[in-house]
Amino acid sequence: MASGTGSLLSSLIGRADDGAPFRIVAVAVDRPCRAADIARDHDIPTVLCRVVDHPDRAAWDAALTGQVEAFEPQWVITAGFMKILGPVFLSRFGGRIVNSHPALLPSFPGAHGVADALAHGVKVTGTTVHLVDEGVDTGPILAQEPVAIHRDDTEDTLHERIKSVERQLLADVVTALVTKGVVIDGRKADIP
Ligand SMILES: Nc1nc2c(c(=O)[nH]1)N[C@@H](CN(C=O)c1ccc(C(=O)N[C@@H](CCC(=O)O)C(=O)O)cc1)CN2
Ligand SMILES: NCC(=O)N[C@@H]1O[C@H](COP(=O)([O-])[O-])[C@@H](O)[C@H]1O
Repeated sequence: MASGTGSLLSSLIGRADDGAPFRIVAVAVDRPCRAADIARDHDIPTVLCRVVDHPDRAAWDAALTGQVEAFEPQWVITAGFMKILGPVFLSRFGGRIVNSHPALLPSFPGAHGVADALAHGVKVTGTTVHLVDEGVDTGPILAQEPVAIHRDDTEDTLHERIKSVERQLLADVVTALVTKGVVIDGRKADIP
């Protein structure tokens, strides 16, 4: 699932094309975006499910769930998907939704993790891959990598450096998940 420029999606497509043990069955977006164009360029089915096209958020949640479950995914990856998934989606796919966040959670959750880390003045940030739950970036953490912040960093330069790490880490975690699964013990999640 995506909302933006699709570089994380491209990394997953590349890994799959290189023989990784997973296939991208569809891409769902909440807005017209480059990620949807990338999916179409690779003949991957895409669905557009915009909040504004539904009477309320609950209706969008139900519609998105129906559109995604039609593809019967074993895992759902939110790769720059900028909407909070609702209770219907979570009940349908809970435990099988993986998100990549551009900060070292629990620090700087939400839609602006890169800007928030930069504004706070931390010297190190990074990326987190985690399971998605009903909270905002509160699900069990699967993997993290640090990224140093440079004195002259802007949000864009820092975010691009984080993305370069994310693109590899997310693909590595997805590969491990589809082959080994995950063991969850409370807040702890481990890939055996
Ligand atoms: N139930 C959950 N859904 C999602 C999670 C999650 O942890 N739990 N992670 C997000 C991805 N994400 C951070 O990694 C994130 C994306 C967007 C937002 C947010 O506040 N979105 C607003 C709208 C913002 C916009 O449209 O530009 C909203 O949903 O109203 C917070 C965190 C994926 N889904
Ligand atoms: N909180 C969610 C969030 O900020 N997600 C971030 O959006 C970017 C998508 O990049 P892309 O569109 O180039 O794949 C990624 O950095 C991802 O961590």
